Amino acid sequence: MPVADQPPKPARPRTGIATVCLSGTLEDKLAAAAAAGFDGVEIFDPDLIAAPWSPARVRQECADLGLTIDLYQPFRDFEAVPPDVLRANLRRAERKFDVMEQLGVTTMLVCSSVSPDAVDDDDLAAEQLHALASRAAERGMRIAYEALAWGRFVNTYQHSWDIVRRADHPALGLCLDSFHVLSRGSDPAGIRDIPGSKLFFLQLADAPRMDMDVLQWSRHHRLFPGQGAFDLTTFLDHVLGAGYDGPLSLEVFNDVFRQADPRRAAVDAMRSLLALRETLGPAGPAQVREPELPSPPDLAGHAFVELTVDEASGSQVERALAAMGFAHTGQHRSRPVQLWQQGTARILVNASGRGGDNPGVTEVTGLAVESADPARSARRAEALLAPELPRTHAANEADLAAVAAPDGTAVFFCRTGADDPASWLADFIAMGVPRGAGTGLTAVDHVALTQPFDYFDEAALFYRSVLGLHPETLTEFAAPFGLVRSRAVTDTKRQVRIALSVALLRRGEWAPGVRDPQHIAFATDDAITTARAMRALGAPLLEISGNYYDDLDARLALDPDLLAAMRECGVLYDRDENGEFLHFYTELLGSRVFFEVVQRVGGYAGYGAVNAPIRMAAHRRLRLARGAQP
Ligand SMILES: O=C(O)c1ccc(O)c(O)c1
Ligand SMILES: [Mg+2]
Repeated sequence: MPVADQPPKPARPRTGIATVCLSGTLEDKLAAAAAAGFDGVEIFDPDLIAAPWSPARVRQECADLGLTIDLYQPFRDFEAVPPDVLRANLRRAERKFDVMEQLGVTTMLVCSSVSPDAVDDDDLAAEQLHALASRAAERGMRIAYEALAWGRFVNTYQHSWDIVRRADHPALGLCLDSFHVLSRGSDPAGIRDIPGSKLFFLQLADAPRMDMDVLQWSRHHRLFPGQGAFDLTTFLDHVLGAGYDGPLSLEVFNDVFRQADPRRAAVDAMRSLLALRETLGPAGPAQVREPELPSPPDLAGHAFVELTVDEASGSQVERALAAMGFAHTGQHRSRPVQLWQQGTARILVNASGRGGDNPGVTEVTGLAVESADPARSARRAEALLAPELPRTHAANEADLAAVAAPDGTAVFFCRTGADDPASWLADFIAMGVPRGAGTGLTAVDHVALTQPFDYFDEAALFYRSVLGLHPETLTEFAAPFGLVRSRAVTDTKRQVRIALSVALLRRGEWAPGVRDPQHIAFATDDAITTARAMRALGAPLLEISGNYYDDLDARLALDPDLLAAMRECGVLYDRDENGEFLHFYTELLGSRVFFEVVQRVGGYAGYGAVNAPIRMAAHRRLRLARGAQP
């Protein structure tokens, strides 16, 4: 078919990022945005002022990087002022138009005034914005007016639209910023009634729900879409539904991102936009509906978890697994890796760890999920910019696709037992040992990974988007060595669960807790019976303080026999409106890993977070008893 006859390929909305999102100087920011694949940038005025490059040079550098400059921002405190202030403001604007001319950018963001000079007069604001837009139009430019959530008189999108409508100038339109709209609880549905041609620019930001001053919230806690609590899918649906056809541009002020490696933050940002575009429902315009990401295949549980140990910790881990009723069923054909199994719970013990001066390393280094289509899972991961790990398999071994999560954990996509390249079990030579009766463990319930402080939000979005999981509620609790935040992600059938946690503040010097602990939780149908069986086999179970059981009794008045059994076995308890949770832990095995056993009764879907401080205190007591330094 001749090219001219082909239906036009619908253009996807372009992607953009404000330079203020990223750490470094303008040079670092632009390089990072381009490397992550953004189409354009918003140049933040202070970033340009501090840059050694002239605006013309910035324009050239952007062009060389393949980036367009979509917005110059912000121009502050312009409207509704006395005549002398207006004169000064117009002069200031003309000088910025000079800069924009050299940059080759045509849209300037004017945010609503916070100035003590401003008065509460919409007609005056409209008249002065009209004057500004006329000056802009003379230079082939336009003004996008944004209501800051803390604007002195104008702080809702409805109010900014009302003024723009009154001003009635073709070079004056709106900039919508999801943070300002959603932080104030405004209903974004009204955006649909604004003509798309008047929506000059769109800035996207998420944020955690917080009850605090909106300016502080905005300047310190914004997040990339999907990392917070805002419903950006609905918001964006309304904006696109109104006919907006400009870029989807991220504007995120965040204390952690401001000091993170900008290349890494830009990839995180791009992943958030790709994942957001995927969530747009069939109501969205046709060009957005076309799938750009391979859909996430169904997951059927954890295939295996890989633990890396060294010479000092290896035998400790093996003894613990044996005493927990696991059987050492396989040995890898070419690598120093053992397979331990009970039910469908499979642990690979990889002896290639190197403790160096600190022997006793234990670390969760791999996480494998059962995917209905491992190849598609890998393609999706790649499309979401997950770093692919080199495949180091021998010719007769499974060719497992793997990507690296932000904390370095390898994520594998498998089809265990299938006649498929993604079946990995055949890589293990059967040990020929009879599988014992076990202790009642049926599967891996969840894997809990403490994240490095700087990567928590990135990791949650990574696991969620790459694996197609859903975020569960965010919990925070006071632990002995600081506040801990925890968020789990899971599939709709709750067969794959990954619990991520992080210290709420970067750890200080007084840091006696285990550094970034990790644990693997196994499921049982009867925690008490399993605990007794493990005890009998000599498993290193964690003892829990008697105070805990006195408090449980006081709070919940549990059946005395059950309480006595829990006290005897070190089993902890939680319940909610859906069901009950009984769980217990092992001691720490090596540097940072321990095991947990959980029994879910009814529809309990949590992780017993209320009991985490008890567990941490018990681990600490044990380490002190063994002579660890504080
Ligand atoms: O925090 C601010 O001042 C600020 C500036 C420009 C914006 O677009 C914005 O949303 C906030
Ligand atoms: Mg904004």
